Amino acid sequence: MTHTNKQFHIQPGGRLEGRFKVPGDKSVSHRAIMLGSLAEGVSDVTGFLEGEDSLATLAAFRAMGVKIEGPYDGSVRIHGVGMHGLQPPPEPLYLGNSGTSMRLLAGLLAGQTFDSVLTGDDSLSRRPMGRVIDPLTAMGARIDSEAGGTAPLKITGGRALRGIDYALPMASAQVKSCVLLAGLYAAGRTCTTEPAPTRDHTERMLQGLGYAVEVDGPRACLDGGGRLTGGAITVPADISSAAFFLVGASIAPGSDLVLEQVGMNPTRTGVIDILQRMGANIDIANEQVLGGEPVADLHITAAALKGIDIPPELVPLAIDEFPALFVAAACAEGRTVLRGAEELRVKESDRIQVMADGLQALGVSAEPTPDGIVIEGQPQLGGGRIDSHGDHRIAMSFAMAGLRAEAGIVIDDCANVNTSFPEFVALAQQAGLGVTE
Ligand SMILES: O=C(O)C1=C[C@@H](OP(=O)(O)O)[C@@H](O)[C@H](O)C1
Ligand SMILES: C=C(OP(=O)(O)O)C(=O)O
Repeated sequence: MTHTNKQFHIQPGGRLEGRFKVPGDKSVSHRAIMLGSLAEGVSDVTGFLEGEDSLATLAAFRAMGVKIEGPYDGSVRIHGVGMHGLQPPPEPLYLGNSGTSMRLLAGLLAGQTFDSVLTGDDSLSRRPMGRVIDPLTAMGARIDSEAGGTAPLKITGGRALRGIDYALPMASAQVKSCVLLAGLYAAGRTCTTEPAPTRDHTERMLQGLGYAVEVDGPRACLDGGGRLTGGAITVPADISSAAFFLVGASIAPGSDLVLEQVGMNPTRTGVIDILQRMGANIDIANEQVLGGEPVADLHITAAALKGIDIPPELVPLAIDEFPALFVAAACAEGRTVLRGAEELRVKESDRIQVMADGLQALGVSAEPTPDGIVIEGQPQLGGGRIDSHGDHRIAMSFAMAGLRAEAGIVIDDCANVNTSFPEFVALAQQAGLGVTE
């Protein structure tokens, strides 16, 4: 990760046009490396996200002795080592900015015969890891953290794990996945029950590679001691990256944009539901299933958005898209209210506070609450200077705000856009956004 103050300079106005595919899904890319590495035989991944987060996962498995070819233009060939074939990493595994890497790996490594250490950047080192340490400890793992339950995590290998029946205290796919991955190595049955539906890519990919996972509503169960069989893994385009363009094309008059083959897993499509409730014009076409995940082309034209009360049940289904949705709310007529989204405070930044500060800098009335925000929309935004706090989604969201601003916007600390969407600036320019680095 670079620590230079990379800035985005956004010219005011413009519209978005064209037709393209955003890069591969970050969540699915992580899981492809993890499960492909543990499988027997070769897994060929296509559409892999070549962003810093998924590349950190790839590097971690290479460091544990897995032969991985690529990525070459989104293609990765993983020579799986089987459930018990990982080698001790010679050094701590550095996972950069990636919460998904750290929390899923904690579960997977708790079941190995060797010790390991997980480290990350300043942001990742502040994020709560107690949420994975607690259930893993209940399974018999030993994980030492910094006081307060933060990284570095020191994982002691060679522990006999026991299956667990775990009711998640928060709606988190990372915690669910962590427990299920540890469950692969545990004696007996491991079950998770989630308080609200969260992304189910782990369950789907385990099943796709031949591991039985029983899913019944909020409950997912598996028996330890099984095997994975390598195969083809197709990564859909990331709806979380598409979200910036869904919002940009909706708020910029005259926009007309098609995003191809976007992942439409129903646990991820909350952003489309919320935007449509606000009055967005999003047509869904060419629906198909690629590699066990639904995809579709999304056609967006500009619309006069209206503020809404966001239904709480949609929160986990749009969790990473709220920074972009707050920009849509700032450009909508009337008030938008979000509640039940306290998880936003423990992402790469405190996304409620950082978005409220940024919107206020553009002259918008945005009042943070403990678990959400209240935003009053206005016809035009001001220009100004935004601190993204090194959070990729904050940076890309405010870039789109420029489409409705009356003066330029300068966004600080944008290097981490490379964690999830390295092609963002090039694609945004191609679509018509006046952005320079
Ligand atoms: O499982 C995953 O791939 C992810 C789960 C979500 O985190 P939580 O589980 O903390 O909600 C999400 O915010 C993150 O970007 C990716
Ligand atoms: C929260 C995110 O990722 P992670 O938790 O993997 O850092 C994100 O990409 O918005």
